[in-house]
Amino acid sequence: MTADTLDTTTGAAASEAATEIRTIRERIDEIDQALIDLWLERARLSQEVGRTRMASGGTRLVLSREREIVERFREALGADGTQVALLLLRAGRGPL
Ligand SMILES: O=C(O)C(=O)C[C@]1(C(=O)O)C=C[C@@H](O)C=C1
Repeated sequence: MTADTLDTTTGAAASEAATEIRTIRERIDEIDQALIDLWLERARLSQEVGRTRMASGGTRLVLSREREIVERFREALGADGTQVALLLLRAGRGPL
C-alpha cells in the first residue's frame, strides 16, 4: 500500500499502519461501549435517587451535590469536564 492507495476504512497509506489502526480501533470501540453502558446505568441510578427523594417529600434536585460533581469533572478534565458533567446530570434528572 502506498500514499496513492489509501486504505479507505482506516485512511492509512501503509498496510502496517492500517493493521495497527484496526487493532487500536477495537479497543476504542470497547471503551465507547463501556462509556455508553455506564452512561445509561448512571442515568437510571440518578432517576432512582430522584424518585426516592420525591416520594419522601423531598426536593427534585440537590444543587450542592450537582456542584460537587461538576467540580470533580472540571478538576479531572478541565473545561470539557464541566460540559460532560452537565450532560451527565441532564441525562439523569432531565433539563433544569
Ligand atoms: O445524588 C443525588 O441526590 C441525585 O439526585 C443524583 C443527581 C446526579 O445525577 O448525580 C441528580 C440530581 C441531583 O440534583 C443531584 C445529583
